Order: sequence, then structure tokens, then C-alpha cells
Amino acid sequence: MAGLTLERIAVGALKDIHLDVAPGEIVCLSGPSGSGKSRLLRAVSDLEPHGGTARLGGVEQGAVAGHRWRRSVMMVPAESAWWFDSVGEHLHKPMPEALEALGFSDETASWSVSRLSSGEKQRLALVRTLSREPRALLLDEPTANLDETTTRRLEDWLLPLIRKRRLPVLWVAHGGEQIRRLAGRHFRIEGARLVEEPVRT
Ligand SMILES: Nc1ncnc2c1ncn2[C@@H]1O[C@H](COP(=O)(O)OP(=O)(O)OP(=O)(O)O)[C@@H](O)[C@H]1O
Repeated sequence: MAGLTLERIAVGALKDIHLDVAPGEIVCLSGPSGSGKSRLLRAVSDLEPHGGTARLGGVEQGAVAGHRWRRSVMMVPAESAWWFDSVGEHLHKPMPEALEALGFSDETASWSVSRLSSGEKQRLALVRTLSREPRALLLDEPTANLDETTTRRLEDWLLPLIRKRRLPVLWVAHGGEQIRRLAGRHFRIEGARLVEEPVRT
């Protein structure tokens, strides 16, 4: 699997952002509300105009069509959009193990999207993304709507999968405890730049 590289990314207040995320590495991003965490992920997934570029392995963002880039470098936004009636229609392939690991069952695929709670949507958006076999992941507070037990359950499912598939991951997170559990490295947004914070003190 390839690493993800950010080169001179500029979006909103953020300027000249350089970052290398190795295959299988989770880099956590934090910062105050409105500091630009989501916009940075959107720039890396090429969903928003920006300066600089990103690379996945040797391939530069601008060298492939936007939709193809986003099929490889997949963002899971804090609030996911759903376009079909049922959950299963959004899955690229059946994901029975993932559904079970996250507390769902095969039956969940037949659920109507309209009945989903915000926490269910958040977990199922991740399953949907993983069903498309991305090569890098950009996660915008994927556990924001989850209680502690469900958060741990999601981490226990997702972390081994990230290691096994050797996915480079940018993960926006707030809690210090969670960052300690997950992160290979942690950067806090401060004004226009990223400041590296110690992960374990
Ligand atoms: N398309 C846009 N054009 C101009 N400004 C924008 C645009 N999208 C977002 N912003 C602004 O950019 C700033 C950063 O937004 P962003 O959503 O990245 O914040 P965030 O760090 O993810 O915040 P939160 O933790 O509250 O989700 C905010 O002030 C927001 O209003």
C-alpha cells in the first residue's frame, strides 16, 4: 500500500501544509472549532479548491479525475449523505463481519436510511466507505456521536483493519485519551499551520 503525502496544501486559513502519512499509520488532527480540520480533509480528498497537492504513492491528485481520486482517498464526513432508500443499497459488497463487529446484523442491510440514528449513520457510513476498498482514509470525527462503549467497539474493529490493509489515515479527533489510543502522530492546528504534539507523555 502507498503512503499519503500532503505538499504545500493551502485552504482557508491553513497555508503550506506538508505531511507524510505512512501506510498503516494514523495521524490525528485536532484544533478549535472553525480552525479548518474539515476543510483540510476536503482539500486532500479534492472536494474543495485548494493550493498545493496531495500524492498517494507516486500518483499526484491532479493527475487523475476528481471522482477517481476520491474512490482511492475516501473521506468520511462528520455528517454523511445517503441517497438510496435502504442501507444495503449503499454497500459496494456485503459486509457481514463489519456489521456484526459494530453491533448490527445482516438484517441491517434492509433497514431504511430514514430510521437511522446519528450514531448508526456514523458507523454505517464507515462500513459503506470500507466496502469500496479505499487506499487511504480521511475520517472527520467518526466517533463524535458515539458513547464510550460503542467508540471502543468501533476502534477495536477499525484499527486492525487499518493495519492489515496498510491504509494511511488522517483522523480528526478531540479527546486526548482517544488520540493516545490511536495516533502514531498528532498535529494540532494553530493558526495557519500544524504543530506536532507528543502522543504519549
Ligand atoms: N467553502 C467555504 N468558503 C469559505 N469559508 C468556509 C468554507 N467552508 C468552511 N468555511 C469556514 O472555514 C472555517 C473552517 O471550517 P471547518 O469546517 O474546516 O472547521 P473545523 O475545524 O472542522 O470545525 P468544527 O470542529 O467546528 O467542525 C470556518 O470558519 C468555516 O466557516
